[in-house]
Amino acid sequence: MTIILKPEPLTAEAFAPFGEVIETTGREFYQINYGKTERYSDLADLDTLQQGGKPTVSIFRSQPVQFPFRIEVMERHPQSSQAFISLERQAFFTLVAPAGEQPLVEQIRLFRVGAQQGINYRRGVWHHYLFSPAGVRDFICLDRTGGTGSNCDEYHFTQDIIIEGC
Ligand SMILES: NC(=O)N[C@@H](O)C(=O)O
Ligand code: NI
Repeated sequence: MTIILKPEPLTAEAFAPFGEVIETTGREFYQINYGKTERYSDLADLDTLQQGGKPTVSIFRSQPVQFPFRIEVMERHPQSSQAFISLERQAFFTLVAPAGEQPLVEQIRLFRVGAQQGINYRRGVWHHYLFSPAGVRDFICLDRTGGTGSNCDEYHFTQDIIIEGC
């Protein structure tokens, strides 16, 4: 039996069990730079210091996937959060499941991240690796480097789980 995942719109409330939505819509800001800039602060809880780790900024240049796209693996970072923001401000998908020993298929959630949104996975939350829905796309990634211990556990599914398309 094939499991077809249906995307949900991404809201801070719906994503709260998995982390934060990084956006300006509906968020508080304060004026800086002599009134020329609105600063929207503390939009995500960056958790990168476990076991001597430190924060790092990367650019992910992601290749597009072909739809229908089969979900074969999910991963978690037991030692850090991980955030992604589209540099081209294009919509993309995020696939998550609650932290725990393994991702449970019935608990997988697929969200469509809007062009003006980004996401931050809380430490230990299961997610699919980043992919572009169309074209080669660049993303900023904020997560952890250095420190001790491994920081990426994978879980491989046996079921046939697919995303039909954008
Ligand atoms: N492997 C890596 O750095 N990226 C993944 O963790 C991902 O979520 O894309
Ligand atoms: Ni990851």
